[in-house]
Amino acid sequence: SAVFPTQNGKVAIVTGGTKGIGYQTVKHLARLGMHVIIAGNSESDGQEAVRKIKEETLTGKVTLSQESLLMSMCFYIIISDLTRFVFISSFLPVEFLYCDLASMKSIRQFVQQFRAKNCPLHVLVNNAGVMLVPERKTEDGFEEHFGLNYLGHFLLTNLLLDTLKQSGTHSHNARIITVSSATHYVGKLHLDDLQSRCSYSPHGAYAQSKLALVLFTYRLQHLLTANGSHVTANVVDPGVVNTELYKHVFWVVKVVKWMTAWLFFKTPEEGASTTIYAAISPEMEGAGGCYLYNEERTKSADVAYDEELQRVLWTESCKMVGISDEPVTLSVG
Ligand SMILES: NC(=O)c1ccc[n+]([C@@H]2O[C@H](COP(=O)([O-])OP(=O)(O)OC[C@H]3O[C@@H](n4cnc5c(N)ncnc54)[C@H](O)[C@@H]3O)[C@@H](O)[C@H]2O)c1
Repeated sequence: SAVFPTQNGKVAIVTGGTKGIGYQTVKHLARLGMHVIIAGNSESDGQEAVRKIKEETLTGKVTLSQESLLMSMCFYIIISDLTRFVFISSFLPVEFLYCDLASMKSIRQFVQQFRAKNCPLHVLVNNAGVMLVPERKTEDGFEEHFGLNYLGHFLLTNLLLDTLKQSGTHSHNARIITVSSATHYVGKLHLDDLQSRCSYSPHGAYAQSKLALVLFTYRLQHLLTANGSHVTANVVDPGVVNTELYKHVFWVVKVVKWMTAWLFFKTPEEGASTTIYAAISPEMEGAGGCYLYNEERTKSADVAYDEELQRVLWTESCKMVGISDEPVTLSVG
């Protein structure tokens, strides 16, 4: 995988960083020196992820030290690896902060807690998601895919926008990366029934939420550019990745997945590569409004480029989450 510059002094938030693609994203960014805040809805999973990242980072270094020991028997290397060992275990900058994306109240509390830290924000990764869940509602009464995958991230991003604007500079834009899916290509946005009340299909609801995220990213980039902000917004498709996201699929599919994963599925680490690329690669500096797959820009569904649809969805979303339609356009970054 690509080698990226160190990220000391930078701060990132990764939603759903406790498992799968998000976990690997957090691990990679933290190893490059970024201070990463995992936003998740399970305190125990969060603490476990933090512990594991520290441990795995440590193990990697110890293995290296054993190899070095065998190869050179050099005292200096032992000392320097030991120092690194102690340094990594105590200072690896990863932490967990509770945020249930299925609750607008929880998102607002998370942002308050984050703001209380008085730290900048250089990278926001909107990664968390659920797929093919049975028909059910979030705390605020939204259909779960739409409410959690899309509206949750819509609100979170808007509430963090001022901090992102203050943290980005002309040569180092703050970056918003949103994880969508190839499923968005078959998605339909039902403006008259965004909550799938007339007819519910788990596939349809998931695809709609992922299409909404693409429309959101393009509109957001449009507003950021109009505002002259040093913030970019891009959307990524991680590919087909072997994670727990598939826990709600039909059991036959689970069996087929189990048998063929090694052949057809990316590992979570591979699945995280495009997110990481969008978050820190020098090539993506200043580039916004892109749809990325396999670390390359590609075209999203045609309907996602419909500016009127982007605008209407944005306005409707502001009403649904209870924010003014103006924060992006009015405050200067
Ligand atoms: N796995 C794939 O093949 C695939 C393909 C395309 C897109 N994606 C997208 O990638 C993203 C990551 O998925 P993954 O495959 O790593 O799945 P995963 O199930 O391993 O991870 C999902 C993460 O979201 C978190 N999450 C779920 N509900 C939450 C809530 N209410 N509040 C906060 N966090 C919550 C989970 O705790 C977990 O950390 C998702 O947006 C998914 O739609 C995955």
